[in-house]
Amino acid sequence: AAADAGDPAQGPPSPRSRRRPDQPAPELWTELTRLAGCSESEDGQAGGGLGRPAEVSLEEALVRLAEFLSVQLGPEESCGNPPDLGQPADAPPLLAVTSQVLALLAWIQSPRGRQALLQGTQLVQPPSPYGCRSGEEGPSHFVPGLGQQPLQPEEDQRAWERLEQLILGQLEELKLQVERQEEELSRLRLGPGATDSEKRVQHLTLENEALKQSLSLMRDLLLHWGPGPATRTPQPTWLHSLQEGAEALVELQGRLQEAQDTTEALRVQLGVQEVQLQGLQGALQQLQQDTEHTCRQELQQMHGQLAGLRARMASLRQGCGDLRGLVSTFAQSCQGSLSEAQGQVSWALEALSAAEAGTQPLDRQQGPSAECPGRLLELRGNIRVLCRLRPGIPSSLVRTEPGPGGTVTTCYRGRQRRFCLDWVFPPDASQEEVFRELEPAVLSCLGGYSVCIFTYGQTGTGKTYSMEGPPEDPGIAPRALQSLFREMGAGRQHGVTLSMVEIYNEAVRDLLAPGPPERLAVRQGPAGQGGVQVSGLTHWDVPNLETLHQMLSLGRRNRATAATAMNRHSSRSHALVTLHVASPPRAPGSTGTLHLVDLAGSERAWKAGVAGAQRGDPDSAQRLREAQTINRSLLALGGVMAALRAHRPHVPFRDSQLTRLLQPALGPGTTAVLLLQISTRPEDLGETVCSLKFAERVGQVQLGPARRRRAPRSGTPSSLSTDTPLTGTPCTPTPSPGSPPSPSPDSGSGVAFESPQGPPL
Ligand SMILES: Nc1ncnc2c1ncn2[C@@H]1O[C@H](COP(=O)(O)OP(=O)(O)OP(=O)(O)O)[C@@H](O)[C@H]1O
Repeated sequence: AAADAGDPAQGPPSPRSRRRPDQPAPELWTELTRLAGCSESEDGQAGGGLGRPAEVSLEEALVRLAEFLSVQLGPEESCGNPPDLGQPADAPPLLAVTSQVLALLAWIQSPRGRQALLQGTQLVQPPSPYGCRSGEEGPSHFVPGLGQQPLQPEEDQRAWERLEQLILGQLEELKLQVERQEEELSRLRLGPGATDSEKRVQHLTLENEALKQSLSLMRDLLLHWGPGPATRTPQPTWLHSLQEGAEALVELQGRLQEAQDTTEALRVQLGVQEVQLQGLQGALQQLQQDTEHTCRQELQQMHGQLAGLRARMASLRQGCGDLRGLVSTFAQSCQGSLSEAQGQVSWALEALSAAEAGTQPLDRQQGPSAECPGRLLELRGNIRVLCRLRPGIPSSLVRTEPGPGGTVTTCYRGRQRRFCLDWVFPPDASQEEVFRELEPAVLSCLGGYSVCIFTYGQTGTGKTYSMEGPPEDPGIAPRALQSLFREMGAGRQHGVTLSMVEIYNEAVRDLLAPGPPERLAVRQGPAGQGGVQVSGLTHWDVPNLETLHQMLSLGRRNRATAATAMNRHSSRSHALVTLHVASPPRAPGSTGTLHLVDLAGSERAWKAGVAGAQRGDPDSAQRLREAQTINRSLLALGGVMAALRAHRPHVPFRDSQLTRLLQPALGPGTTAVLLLQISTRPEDLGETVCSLKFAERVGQVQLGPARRRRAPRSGTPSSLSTDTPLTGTPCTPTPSPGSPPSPSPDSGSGVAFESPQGPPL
C-alpha cells in the first residue's frame, strides 16, 4: 500500500496489484493500521510509527480500504447488503464501515463529489450506491442534503465531522476486534497442542482462502458468462452448497476411511483364518494318512488272520477226514478183533476137544496171531516221539519229567521252553526199558504194518548206542529181531528178508554187498506206483536169528565211521536196515516192513574240526565235508516233516537221498517212531533245543491211519507189496553163517524191490 501510495500518478490500483487472497492477515492488519493512522493524522504526521508522511489521499485510502474489505468479506457482504448506519451497534463494524466507505467513495468519484471536493466546503448529496435507498430510508446524519434542499455549510461541516468520527470509531472498534482475534490466535498458538492447532488454523485459513478464491472465480465466471443477473444464484447459496458439499465430502471421506479400516481389519482377519485353515487342512491330511495307514495295517492283519483261519479250517477238515478214517478203521478193527476172538475161541474149543479125543494139537501158527500190537499202535497214533537223555552230569538247564507224556524243559539264553513228548527216558534208563516201549511197534510188522524207527540227535548223544548197543547190552535192532523171531516161533513160516544200506556223502551204498561197497543208483519208481528203485541192492533171506545177527554185524562193520572231536567212533553216514516179514502162506496174506534207521548226528562245523580243515589237514577237511552233507540231508528231512505237518500237496522227498529212501517209511498209513537223543551238557544246549524243536514238529505230523499191507493173491515169495506190483527180480540168497553173504545171481543186473510206497530197502 505504501509503494502504491508513493506514486501519485499511478492512480487507483489496477486489479493486478490487488492483494492476493492468501496474503497473511497480519500484513493486512498493518496496512489497515497504517490507513487508520493516515486518517488520524490530518495534520500530516507519519502514521503507523513508520515515520513517513501520509501521502495517501483520502480517496485512495478509501479505495484501498474498500478493496481490502472486499477481499476480507467477499463481494456479497461488501456490496450486497448496505449496512444500516442508523443501528451501528447491531451491524458488524466491518460491514458498517464498508457500507459507508463505499457510499462515500461513490459520491467522491461522482462529478458532483469531485466538484464539491474541489470547492472545499460545498457538499452535494451523494447518490445511494445501490440506487434503492430513498431519502426517508437513508441515514439522515450521513448525507444530510440527499433528496432535500442544499444544506448549510455549518451543517455540512458537522455532518462531515460526525461521519468522520463515526468511521474512526468504527475503525477503532474493528481494530480492537482484530486485536482480540490476534490475542486468541496467540493463545491458541501458545496453548497445549499449539503446533497442531496452528497447523490446523493455517490449514483452515488456507482452505478458507482457497474456497473464497474459488468462489470469487466462480462468481466472476458467472457474471461474465452466466445467463444474467436475474438467473444468478445468490452467493450465500453457493457458499452454503459448497460447504455442504465439503461437509458431505468430508463425511464421505470419513466413511471411506472407516470402510478402508474395516476392509483392512477384515483382510487381517482373513489372513489369520487362512493360516488356521491351512493348519487344519494339514492336520486333516495327517489324520487321513494315519487313518489310511492304520486301516491298511488292520486289513493286512485281518487278511493274515483270514489266511490262518483258512489254513486251520483246511487242517481241521483234514483232521476230520483222518478222524473219520480212524473211526472207520477202529470199527473195522473191532469187527476184526471180534471175529478173531471168535476164531480163537472156536480154535481153543477145537483144540480142547481134540485134546480130549487124544488127537494131535493144531499147529501153533493156527493159533492167535500177533496182530494185537498193531491194533494197539493204530489206537495210539501212527507217529510217536520218544526222547532219551544221554548219561552225564545233570544240568539245571535241562530238566525232565520222565515217563509217558513226559516233558523236557530247557533254559536257553534266558528263555525257558517246555517240550511235550510221548515218552521221556531219563539218562539212567536201560536198553530194555527203551525197547519195551518200542516192542509193540516192532511186532506190528508181523501183522502187515509198515513201521519205521529212527534215532535222531546231535552227534555223540547215543543214537548208535540206542539203536545197536554193545554186545553185552544190545540196543533196539538186536532186540527187535530177537523179539520178532521169538514171536514167529521156532517153526516159523514167515518169510524174512534183510537189506542194509548207508548214505555216505549223498552216496547210497549196500552194506551187505559181497564186494567192496559201491555207489548205487536211486531212481524214481514207475509212474503211479510210487516209491524209488535202488539198482543193485541185495536182499538176503534170513533163516534164523543167528544169521540175522551175523549180517547186522557185517553191515555195521562196513559202515563208515571215524573219530571226530565229538565222538571217537562217530557214524559218518545214515544207516538203514530194512526187514520184510511176509506172512505164512496159510495165514491171510500180508507183508510187514520194519525200517531201523540210525541217522548220522547233526553237528556244528566248528566242532567237527573246521579249524583243522582250515589248516589243510585232509582228515579234517573230510570230516568237515561229511558234516556239511549230513547237516544238509537232516535239513531236507526237516523240510519233509514240515510239509507233512502242514499237509502240503508237495512233499520235498527228492531234496536228499535220505528223504528219498525214507519216503516209503513216511508215506500214508505207515507208522513211525522217532527216538530223540539229547545231551544235558551246557555246551550242547543250543543243539539240544534245536533237536527238541525238530522232534516237536515231527510229533505234529499226521501220516493218516495205519494200514495193513495185504499181499497179492498171486504173489511170489518176494512179492512184498500188497498195493502195487513189484518190479525187478526177487532174490533169495542165504548167506552161510560165519561167511560173508554172497550176492544173488541177479544182484548185479539192477535188482530193485519196491514196497507199497517205495523200495524195500
Ligand atoms: N545211554 C548210554 N549209556 C552208556 N553209554 C552211552 C549211552 N549213550 C551214549 N553212550 C556212549 O556215548 C558215546 C557216543 O555214543 P554214540 O556213538 O552212540 O553216539 P552217536 O549219537 O551215535 O554219535 P554219532 O552221531 O557221532 O555217531 C559212546 O561211547 C556210547 O557208548
